[in-house]
Amino acid sequence: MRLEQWGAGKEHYRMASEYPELVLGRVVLQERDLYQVVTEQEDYSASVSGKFRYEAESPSDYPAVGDFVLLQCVNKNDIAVIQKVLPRKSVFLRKAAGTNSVEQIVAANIDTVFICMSLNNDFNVRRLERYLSVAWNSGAMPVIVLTKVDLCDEVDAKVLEIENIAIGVPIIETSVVDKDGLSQIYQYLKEYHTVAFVGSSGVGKSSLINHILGTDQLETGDLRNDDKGRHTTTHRELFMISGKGMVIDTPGMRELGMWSAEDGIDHTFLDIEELTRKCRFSDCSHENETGCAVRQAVKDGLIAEERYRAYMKLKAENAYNKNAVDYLAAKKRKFKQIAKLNKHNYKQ
Ligand SMILES: Nc1nc2c(ncn2[C@@H]2O[C@H](COP(=O)(O)OP(=O)(O)OP(=O)(O)O)[C@@H](O)[C@H]2O)c(=O)[nH]1
Ligand SMILES: [Zn+2]
Repeated sequence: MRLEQWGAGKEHYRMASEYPELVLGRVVLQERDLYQVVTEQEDYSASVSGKFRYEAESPSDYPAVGDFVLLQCVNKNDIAVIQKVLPRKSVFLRKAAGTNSVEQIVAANIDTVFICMSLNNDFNVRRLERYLSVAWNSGAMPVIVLTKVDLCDEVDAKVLEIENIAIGVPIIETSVVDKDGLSQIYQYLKEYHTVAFVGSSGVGKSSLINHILGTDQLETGDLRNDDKGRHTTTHRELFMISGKGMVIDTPGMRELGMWSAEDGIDHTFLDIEELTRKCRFSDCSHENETGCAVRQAVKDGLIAEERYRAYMKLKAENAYNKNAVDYLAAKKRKFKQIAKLNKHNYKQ
């Protein structure tokens, strides 16, 4: 089953079966309004239907790379029409350009997200905290990948620093130069599963992706004199790793700046969140109220001042994004209900 290899599961087939006239597919590339969709039989270029456009309430209703969609196909060479986007297992969001709260989907249905940070210039624990929040919020499972071990003399100290803020998150140390830790990445690659790599420019995401794809499909920072091996396959943003699932690599996934991170706070700042329950006032802002357990812990040196500020900053930003996030949470609940319903039906 070709589409199964692309990650389609029972729930997708079940939902698709309700629309026998439509074809199930997965979006592997988006270029403005045009999508590339793989289906069981063919690959199609596709765009959304007029009805879809009319009914869409927000940019996040539109398809994105990684989405499972239902298509109306006529001829292989005609542009197919996307009629529906199936509920998402996970989503990475970004604020739409020029807006404060309207969010669009960067990529969907990612199972595992590798948060990459190099052990030399890029090392920044506060930034990692933000990435972690985004990951928890997306619904994908985070794995921290520390790159360029070969360029760092104090690996252990840095790993320790990260362990303190990334409670329960696996940490992998890698070097594509010495081929260190690469096999550990493979532990998280599984048939039918989709992974993605995020992190600042130059930390080595493309190098890692090329390694797992076993090719030079992506351009890395190296200058090359020949054109061989580059973009030789059809342009895609969702790649198949032979026998090991798929990887999504879009320009949007490579940036983090404007993503929201509401749910993630609880996980990344588990200890601080725990303390807030001990504040005297239930609506404590943790700024200068008397009886604030968080401020007290900072004063006592139990929580670093810097970490406290990172927590407050994230909280302030998230208050801003709350509407969009609530909307998404409602959608997630809906999907869970549908999934439950399907499970139930399936058993009968
Ligand atoms: N020493 C060392 N250099 C590395 C390692 N991994 C990647 N590099 C180098 O770092 C540079 C950037 O690597 P890329 O893989 O292009 O980084 P990227 O994260 O994909 O960057 P963007 O495409 O800008 O997002 C290249 O010159 C790589 O050769 C490593 O483990 N050790
Ligand atoms: Zn407080």
